[in-house]
Parts: sequence; structure tokens; C-alpha cells
Amino acid sequence: MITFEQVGVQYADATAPTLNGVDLTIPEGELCLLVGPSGSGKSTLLGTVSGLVPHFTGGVLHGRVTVGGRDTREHRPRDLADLVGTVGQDPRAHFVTDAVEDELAYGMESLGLPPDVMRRRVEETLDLLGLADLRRRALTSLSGGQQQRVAIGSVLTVHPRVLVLDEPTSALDPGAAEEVLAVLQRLVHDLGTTVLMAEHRLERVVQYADQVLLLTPGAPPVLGEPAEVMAHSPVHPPVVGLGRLAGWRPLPLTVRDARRRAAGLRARLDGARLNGPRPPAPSAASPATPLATASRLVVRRGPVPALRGVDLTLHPGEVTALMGRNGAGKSTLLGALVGLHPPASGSVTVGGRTPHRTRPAELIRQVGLVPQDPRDLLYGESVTAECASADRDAGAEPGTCRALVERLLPGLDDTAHPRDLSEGQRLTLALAVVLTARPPLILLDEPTRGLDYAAKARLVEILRDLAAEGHAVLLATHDVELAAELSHRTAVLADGEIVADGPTPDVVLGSPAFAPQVAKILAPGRWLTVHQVAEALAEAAE
Ligand SMILES: Nc1ncnc2c1ncn2[C@@H]1O[C@H](COP(=O)(O)OP(=O)(O)OP(=O)(O)O)[C@@H](O)[C@H]1O
Ligand SMILES: Nc1ncnc2c1ncn2[C@@H]1O[C@H](COP(=O)(O)OP(=O)(O)OP(=O)(O)O)[C@@H](O)[C@H]1O
Repeated sequence: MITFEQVGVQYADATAPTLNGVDLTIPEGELCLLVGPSGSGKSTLLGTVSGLVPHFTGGVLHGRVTVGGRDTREHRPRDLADLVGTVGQDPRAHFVTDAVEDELAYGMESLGLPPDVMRRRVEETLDLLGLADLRRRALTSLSGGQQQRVAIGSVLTVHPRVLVLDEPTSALDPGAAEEVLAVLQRLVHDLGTTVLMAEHRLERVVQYADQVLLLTPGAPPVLGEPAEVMAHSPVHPPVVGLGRLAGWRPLPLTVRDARRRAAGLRARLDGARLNGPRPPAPSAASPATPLATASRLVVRRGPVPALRGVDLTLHPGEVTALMGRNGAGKSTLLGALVGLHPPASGSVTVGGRTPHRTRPAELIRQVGLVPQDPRDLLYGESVTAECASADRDAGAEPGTCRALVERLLPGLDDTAHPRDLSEGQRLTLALAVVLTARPPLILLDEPTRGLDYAAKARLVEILRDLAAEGHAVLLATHDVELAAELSHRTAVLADGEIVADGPTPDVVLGSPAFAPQVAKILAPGRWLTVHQVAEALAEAAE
């Protein structure tokens, strides 16, 4: 269905080609998962299929890509619209209308489908993606995850034969991600749709893949059976990490298969010592002094009460994960802590101040927010310019921000425009900008969107160090693996209210939605991460 013949892509100014020698075929009716570290060219490869590369991105395309027999060099994306449905990494960039229903119908209208067909498909899609309650809402009023669902829905209504998806679950809560993947699998199995999908969170997707295509910078692409590719892939989900550690063959890719193999490992771990995230460091200030408090906080977004009486106290040295369904109010709570949303009632204080009444220059010394879309924070013309202004704004030593970027993602091109960075590279830059001011309270909204496992591990290390130095970290996340790895404490929001708040293992163990893979595999043990298991096995062997 999709063929690549000696495909290469070279962007202007880049020293090496982004893609080189891609020569393979993806058959009709298969789900092919594209994996690889940040910047390895996944989005670029997807773009050659949807026709965005080189028409909209610049650069030079070598070789030939055909989809259903059409050469994508000769067909612009709109000439492929009946055949290929594309969802990019940024749903907002996609939207052509203002409201949910209109967006779902737009693609069908441009293809001239009859009104009764359009009506039926819109209704089906609203149900399929849990959007029925939001049907008349303005797209700008939706939460990040709600926008991502609309973007996916808007291509599904067209019933394209090929779907090209760039990290389709990155903003979705765990339940919604499972639902979307189940829908995709049904399209593949029942309708013979061909799906090419890039995703970093392999724990969510690898079990659905018929084939995995691995891109590694500087090496030829590898296409193969998921278990075969995963046995050697530098990027892999925790279930694979645990399987490799335990020497399981063939390598299980699902929690269920791993559980069946795990009796021996459970026995070896019986009585072994479990090391959790280090407990919060005692702070210089009195431990009783919180850095931030929300008290019976009510916040309205338009007519919607997005927070309904939230009580939360954040202490120095503590990393707290904020979890909960799409639209539960996570971003709103982070926004309230930086003064973006004034309380309708109740109160919020940060470092003794009321955020929405504090001057920005003063507030950035108290609290920093890395927003869900890092573009909201980046205005510079280049990585260098962005870093220089971050140093200035924060009153930091020149070079501070650039050093942080290097630590998070070595080798980023200084002259690159933030617009041309890959999604993961851009997030890294935004993180460094915020961390430059070293505020006592650091807020992150979905910080691992678009990050590969290596970048995620470096982020974990940096945030742990900051916590050990007495910073408080609050991260809104759907990434259960990150929460397990990093957070001391987890709070769960549901429909604007905190419904659970306690030590992370107590909150996530036994929860089908929030438990990480290792916890599910080794239950009833209290293990959360591959790291903990590896440490315990090493200690036991000594
Ligand atoms: N329009 C462009 N102009 C110049 N360089 C680009 C452009 N688009 C991408 N690049 C560069 O090409 C490389 C690959 O980017 P791409 O977005 O394809 O990677 P990726 O594997 O999808 O990364 P991620 O996982 O972070 O999304 C990066 O180094 C990026 O900076
Ligand atoms: N201007 C608005 N008008 C109406 N409703 C709004 C508006 N802005 C936000 N909302 C609603 O407020 C609720 C909370 O949104 P918020 O972005 O805080 O959710 P979230 O938990 O961060 O979601 P996600 O996980 O999808 O990012 C959502 O239901 C959203 O649709």
C-alpha cells in the first residue's frame, strides 16, 4: 500500500540527511509502528507519505514514495485527501473550522459526500471518541486531550484507506488512548485500513503493531516483527525492559504474556529490598511552610467550573504527579498557580503571594510553568537567542540555559529556529528556559509529550536533583511510567475535584488506569519500575 524506493530527505543547512536509503513496503491492512529516538526522522518519514515533505517543509526528497499507486511528490496533500488521513503532532495546527461538529464534517464536505452520510459518520465518531458532550464547543475551549480526539476524529470520518498518525496518543489519558487504539485496530482488521503511526509511548501501542519500523540516526532502518525488533531496539517499553532483564524468550510484549512468565522472577524478588524514589529532602525552611497552597479553589473556564473546591499543598523537595482524565482540570490548576486563571472562590497562594495579583517579573522567581504546548513559551529566532533571553530574564549567568539544554539533549543545533525543531527538541528547549530561573516551584504540563525514553530519563534525573535541592515539582501527566519513576506523591483530579492524594505507590498500585506495567506484571509485589527490579536483583546477587 505504501512503498518507499531509496527514499532520502535532506533539509537545507543540515549537515547530514535526515533520512537515507529507506527502501521498504508496507502492505495493505497492516498497522506499522514507527519508533526511534527524538530527531531520528519519524515525523519526516510520515511527511513523505502524507505529501507534507517536501511541499510544506522544504528540504529535498530523493527516491520515490507511493501510496495506493500515487507518487507523493506529484500529489499535494489535498490531492491525497481521499486516500490518506493525516494527524500531526500538534492538533491545533490542523483545525480549519471553529467548532467540534464542523471540524468532524469538514473533510467529508471537501470531498463532496452526501449530507446523510456525513451526518451518520459525525454521530458515529462523536460516540467512538467520547466527544458527544462537547459537540457544539469551540475548539479553542477544549483541553489538550479533547483537541487531540477531535483531530483524530476529523480524519476518521473520511474513511481514508491509509492513516498517518504522529503520536496520536500523546495528549490522551490512559483510558482514552486504549479506546483510540482499539478503534484503529478495528479499522485495520475489519476494513483493511493501513495505519502508519509514530509513537514514543511504546507501552501503549506495541501490542497493536503488525510490524515495527525502527529508525536510528546513522543506521539503516529496520522493519520486522515487533518482538524481533524490540529484542534489540534502543527504545522499548518497560515490559520489554523487564523481559530482557529476566531473559524471557520469546520476548513478551503485553502485560498479560509477561505475567504468565513472571512466577520465577516474583520468587527471586520475594523478600528483596525495594528502593522507592528518595524521600523529600528536609528543607532549609521549616518543613511546615508550604511553597504553594490551593484552598477550596474554584475556577471557571467559560461557563464550565473546571475546578470545584480543590485543596492542595505543595512542599519543598516533593515531586507530585497530577493525573486524571482529559478535561479533569489539570492544566487549569497549573494555570491558577501561575495567575492565568483567577479564582471564582477559594484561594491560591505561591510563595506567600496571590499569583494573579503579582507582577510577572516577581512571579517568575517563585514559580515557572512549562506549558502543554512549548511554542507558547518560545519567541526567539534561534536556540542561541532563546537561551540568551532566558538567561537575561532570569538574571542568570550567561550560558546557564544553553548548558541545561545540552544536559537534556546533547548536540542540539544552536542556529536552528525553534519552529524547525522536532517536537521533543522544542520541549527540551522550553524546559531549559523555565529551569534557568530556578524557581522554588516548578510546574510541568505533560512534560514527556514527544520525548523519547533517553530524554525522559535525563528529565527524571534533572527533576530529582532539583527536588533534592528543595524545589517543589508538580507535573500534570498521563504518563504512568513517568509518575512511577519520579513522583513521591500522586494526586488524581476527576471532574474538577481531587479524588485521591497520597504516596505514589498507594495511589497507583492496583489501579488499572494508573498502574505502570511493572506493577501490573509483578502484582501483588509493590514494584513500580524496571529500575527498582534491576537494583534489587543486583543487590540480591552480591
Ligand atoms: N522543516 C525543517 N527544516 C529543517 N530541519 C528540519 C525540519 N523538520 C525537521 N528538521 C530536522 O530533522 C530532524 C528530524 O526531525 P523529525 O521531526 O522528523 O524527527 P522525529 O523522529 O519525528 O523527532 P521527535 O520524536 O522528537 O518528534 C531533526 O533534527 C529536525 O531538527
Ligand atoms: N473557554 C472554555 N469554555 C468552556 N470550557 C472550557 C474552556 N476552557 C477549558 N474548558 C474546559 O475546562 C475543563 C478543564 O480543562 P483542562 O485543560 O484544565 O483539563 P486537563 O485535565 O488539563 O485536560 P487534558 O488532560 O486533556 O490536558 C475541560 O473540560 C475543558 O473543556
